[in-house]
Amino acid sequence: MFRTIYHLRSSSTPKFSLPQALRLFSHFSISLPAQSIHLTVNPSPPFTEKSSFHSMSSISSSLLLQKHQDGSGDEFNTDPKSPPKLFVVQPRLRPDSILKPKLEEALNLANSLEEQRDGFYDTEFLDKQLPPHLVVQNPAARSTRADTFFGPGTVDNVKCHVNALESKEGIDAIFVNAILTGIQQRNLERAWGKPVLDRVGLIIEIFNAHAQTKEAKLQAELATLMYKKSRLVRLRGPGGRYAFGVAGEAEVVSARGRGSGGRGFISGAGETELQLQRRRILERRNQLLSEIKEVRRTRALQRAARRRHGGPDGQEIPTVAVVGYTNAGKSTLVSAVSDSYLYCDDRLFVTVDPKLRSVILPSGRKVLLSDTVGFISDLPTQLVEAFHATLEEVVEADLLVHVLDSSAPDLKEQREAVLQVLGKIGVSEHKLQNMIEVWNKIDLHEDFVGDGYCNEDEVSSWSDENNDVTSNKLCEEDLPDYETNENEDFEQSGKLEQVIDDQQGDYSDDWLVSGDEQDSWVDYNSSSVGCGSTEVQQNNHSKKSEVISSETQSVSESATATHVKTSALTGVGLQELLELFDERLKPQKTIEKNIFDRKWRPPRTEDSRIAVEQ
Ligand SMILES: Nc1nc2c(ncn2[C@@H]2O[C@H](COP(=O)(O)OP(=O)(O)OP(=O)(O)O)[C@@H](O)[C@H]2O)c(=O)[nH]1
Ligand SMILES: [Mg+2]
Repeated sequence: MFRTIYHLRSSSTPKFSLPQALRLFSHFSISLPAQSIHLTVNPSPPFTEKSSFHSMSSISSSLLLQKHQDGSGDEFNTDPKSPPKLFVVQPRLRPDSILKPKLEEALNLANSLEEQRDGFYDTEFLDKQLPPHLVVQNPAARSTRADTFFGPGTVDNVKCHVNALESKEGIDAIFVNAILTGIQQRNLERAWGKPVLDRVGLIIEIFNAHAQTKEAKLQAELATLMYKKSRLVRLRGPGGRYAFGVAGEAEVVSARGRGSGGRGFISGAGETELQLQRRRILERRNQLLSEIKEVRRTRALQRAARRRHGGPDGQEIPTVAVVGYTNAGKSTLVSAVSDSYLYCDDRLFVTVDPKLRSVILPSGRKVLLSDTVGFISDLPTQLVEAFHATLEEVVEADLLVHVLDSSAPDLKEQREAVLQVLGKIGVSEHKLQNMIEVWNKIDLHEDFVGDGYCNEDEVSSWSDENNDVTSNKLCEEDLPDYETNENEDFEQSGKLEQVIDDQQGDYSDDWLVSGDEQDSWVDYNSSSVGCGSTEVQQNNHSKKSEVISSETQSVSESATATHVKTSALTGVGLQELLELFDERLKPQKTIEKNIFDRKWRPPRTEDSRIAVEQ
């Protein structure tokens, strides 16, 4: 059923009567004292469409009000059969070897936004057509437009492509693979006439869509709320009035004025809309936090029970947490070694709900493997904080296993991103040093022989083979060759960009895709080879057969952690991995027992200490 979605904005026409306005507000679950409202509502054509995906309403600023404050009342169709169609806008990165994996990741993220039905996704990920996309000028950090992120030329050009796409098959939203401020998001939505998701927003949406258990759902909602809260902006609308909300879509002026209410029994009366929105978000946040606290308590009790009498003779069962970049093969690995089934897929963030599987090690000892949520570069802090309860399993684990996708072109970055998150969540230095690295997917290496894995020299040589990226160029050779200012740009651009264009002055007319390229882009359904998404799709899907990344060498050189090379799909290296678990867990257990079981004794003298050591 199509429902008209009203886009509230600070425009002056048409004006709704007070009763109409109040009815609308009650529809949005926002209660305001009648005499305090002056509301203008403008049903805006671009936002009167039905989106095919409900949860976008929770993030996209223009659509926020369609979702009730308590998280209920989704306006959109939740049919997993029609996941949202996103148009991907990728700010350009240089060189290609950095741009290519970032774009591939962006396209995979866009395609991963899909809900499950009966525990499965409706479409095969590899059968999915890659979303239409465009590589655009990356605004130099120094001159990044505070208001729209991109320059006006880029904004106009994206709009042209959006219009072209719209007439072809329609799109639901635009995904900008960068971190936008609330104001930038709002302005881009107005300019493009479509909901805009930034990187953080899309990742949070994917978490919401993939969460299955109560715990994961609570945490994903908490992340959404924290994200929303960071997007609340106060804006001066036309005529100097204050606008409210995430994007200032509706203008409400309190009769009591700002700061006059919100206390005691009249709490709420006279609050500005911004205060009201904040208060509602905070109320829901507190409620979620208390529910999550309960989840944490239960988890802690379960952990303690496992420790106390998990084993056959009442010995504790150690836990091994499997961590890594999303899509590295964690779930496949846990399934393979535990001889059980965990959902594995090429989508990103398939695992959002942590799972435990027991494994018998070669020594006969039982351990629990914890498959947990994957990480990503620029992981939103809102997510890390919200998923505290889940990530606690990682912090508390006896041993960490870091699974790396050795075929990833940006392997080094992925490795660093994971180490960063581990540090952020409070994993001890000792555990990081004791961590085992698993270089997974070695079967994708062309030297892979099937019954074994390559030696160290071979791993180093992977890099040279893969240095030639010309076959996968993203048609940017015609693009203007701007000078770069690596360090500054990297620091200031949300760390998404390692090397970005440093074009000073007006970049508004620079369109990163040449005329020919634009043609092939618009015709993204055609099989023409060029800069279009067809080519990227081929690249992406043939990624598995490509040679191993140029980053492998640097990882192998810099890796201090003990590593095992595995193919979770073929089973290579898994026995060695289990033997390593045995080796790592034995001494650790002894040490911990000595520490915790030690009874208090009076301080020893120097002589007695020597005697004990002897
Ligand atoms: N060729 C090859 N593919 C693998 C291997 N291990 C996993 N895969 C594939 O990689 C994709 C991702 O695997 P998952 O196990 O879902 O990865 P994950 O790390 O759990 O990913 P998330 O839960 O989404 O973070 C799947 O399509 C797997 O079939 C491997 O050793 N070799
Ligand atoms: Mg997984």
